[in-house]
Amino acid sequence: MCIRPAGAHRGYGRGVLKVENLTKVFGQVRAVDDLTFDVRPGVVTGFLGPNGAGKSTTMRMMLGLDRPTAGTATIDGRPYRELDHPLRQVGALLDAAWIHPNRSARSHLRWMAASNGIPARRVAEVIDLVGLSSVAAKRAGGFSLGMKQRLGLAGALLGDPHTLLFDEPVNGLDPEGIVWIRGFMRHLAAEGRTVLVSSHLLTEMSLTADHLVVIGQGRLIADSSVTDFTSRATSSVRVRSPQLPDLHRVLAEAGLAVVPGATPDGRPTLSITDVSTEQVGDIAGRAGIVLHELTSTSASLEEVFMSMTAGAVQYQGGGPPAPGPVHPGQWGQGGRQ
Ligand SMILES: Nc1ncnc2c1ncn2[C@@H]1O[C@H](COP(=O)(O)OP(=O)(O)OP(=O)(O)O)[C@@H](O)[C@H]1O
Repeated sequence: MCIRPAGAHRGYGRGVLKVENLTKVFGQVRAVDDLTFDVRPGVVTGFLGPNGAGKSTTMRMMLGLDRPTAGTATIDGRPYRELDHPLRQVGALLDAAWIHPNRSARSHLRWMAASNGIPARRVAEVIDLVGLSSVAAKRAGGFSLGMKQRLGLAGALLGDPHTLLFDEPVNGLDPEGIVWIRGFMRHLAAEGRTVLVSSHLLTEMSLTADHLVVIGQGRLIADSSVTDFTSRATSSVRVRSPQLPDLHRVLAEAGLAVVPGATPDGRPTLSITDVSTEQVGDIAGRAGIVLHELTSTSASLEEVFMSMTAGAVQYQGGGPPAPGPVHPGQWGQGGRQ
């Protein structure tokens, strides 16, 4: 699969996406809070965070659709609004639903191409690339979500951009569509393009991305390779206690990231990553807390993610997290589910 148009050879080494102290405030909500990170060409970077963490707002600012309250988002050193040929530099798949329902896939793309000075022959190329040739003349209104995603992707690729942004591209796709889009994004990155893809699903990102930028409540939580991030999943301790809230408090006061959970039969537990059973036992012993279980386990990726995000809540609140079950959707400020 070659995603470049025939005969074209572009310098895909360009396309460094730079976010510096980026902040967006909506009324009382700090949707994006002093974010700084780079997205490099040649790899798929996953932009991960629970619902409401600020991923879409960050991407909208990268694309000049929202104005930052502070800070900058630049592509090759320039904000999106100052790019000479935005569609040739940046392609985005934000919301597949905006396509005009009565237009065919082909006429939709022709219209996009014409209004951006892109030759009409490129339309057939991108239709072919995303596998829509057999339905190119059909009304887009009758397309399944997967087909709309493909059409959105074709639009993002029209200008053969070196930088691509995808906001939750696998949402609502069937398993076949997910595998296809995952492979497609990896291929785009392998061509040297800069690919940023957002998701609230850690498992999905661990299968798609090489690098992860993790945010919670608009703040940066981690900026690391997927391998480093997932290797944290090896050391975790699970505890049960009749004094669980007290135990949660003393562990959090010791600076540990604590995630409430439950055993398969429903008994409440705490999971603590990056710690030994000895450390947890000592802390509990010093506080006079009775333990009913102290087990070394492999934390799931979701637990690592949750413990990191729980840390962001702790940092924001200036104290230990309140004991009690925490679910990813609760971490966002007024986050949507
Ligand atoms: N236009 C807006 N006006 C007010 N608040 C907003 C606006 N856009 C986003 N927010 C709020 O900003 C926060 C971040 O939202 P954002 O959509 O960026 O998060 P997200 O990580 O993309 O989550 P999701 O996956 O649910 O879209 C949320 O609390 C959201 O309610």
